[in-house]
Amino acid sequence: MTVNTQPTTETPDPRAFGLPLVEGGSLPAELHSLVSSVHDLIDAVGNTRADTETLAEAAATVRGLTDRLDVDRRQVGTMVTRDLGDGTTEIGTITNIVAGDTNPAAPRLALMRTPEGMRAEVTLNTIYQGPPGLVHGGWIAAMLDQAVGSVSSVETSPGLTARLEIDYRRPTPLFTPLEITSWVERTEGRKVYVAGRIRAHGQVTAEGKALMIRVEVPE
Ligand SMILES: CCCCCCCCCCCCCCCC(=O)SCCNC(=O)CCNC(=O)[C@H](O)C(C)(C)COP(=O)(O)OP(=O)(O)OC[C@H]1O[C@@H](n2cnc3c(N)ncnc32)[C@H](O)[C@@H]1OP(=O)(O)O
Repeated sequence: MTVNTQPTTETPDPRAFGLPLVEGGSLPAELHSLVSSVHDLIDAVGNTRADTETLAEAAATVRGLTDRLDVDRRQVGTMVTRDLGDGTTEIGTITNIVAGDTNPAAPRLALMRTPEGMRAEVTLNTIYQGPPGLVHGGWIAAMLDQAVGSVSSVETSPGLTARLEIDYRRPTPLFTPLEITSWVERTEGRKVYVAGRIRAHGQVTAEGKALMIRVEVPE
């Protein structure tokens, strides 16, 4: 249940801090397609048993592509707007490792707003593997950090994680739809106490509790 004891404050405009802000909807379809293709490439590279000639050829091709793309880089800290499915938007870094639109290593956790907080569904492949067939524990923490950070940001105002505690209840499987939920438990001034959960097949595999500290924005 969400119990906010402090009023929601407005999200600061990143441009006031010298950070570029990109409209999520303005990113070209070709960029989304490239990110998705490279995401698949990472998985293919991680699992290939191709012969050495194919590997050498692929390495040269990828190096060539890197040189072509790495000519005009975005500023570090570039932010992007993301639609939360209820008419509201959130702002996050464009290469965020969990949810970034342009990060091919991210599973692009698409958190949506619900009456209780936030919710996402994601299915992970071996890029995120820790134990055989299972999601890496650090990655579980990263997804929960994102989910609780996001709900705290959206329901109060942006902040940083000061403390994150994870209980791993059951192994979290790869290649299985995972449901991730997060909510605000209570707010005390700048301190926002948040929680989240991961479920597979309806069973809780991990739970997290965190303390977010809202960033103070100078007047
Ligand atoms: C510009 C536009 C932006 C838009 C932007 C949108 C972004 C929206 C993204 C959302 C999604 C991101 C999700 C990923 C979230 C991360 O990954 S954040 C990255 C990981 N975290 C960090 O790097 C934080 C590192 N730590 C720090 O920078 C500082 O310790 C903190 C957290 C800012 C706090 O420092 P501080 O502001 O000086 O505050 P401080 O006075 O120390 O503490 C405040 C209160 O919290 C308590 N506290 C602090 N730490 C702790 C602790 N570990 N345990 C217990 N209590 C604590 C203090 O005791 C104090 O309590 P009171 O005395 O007020 O009762």
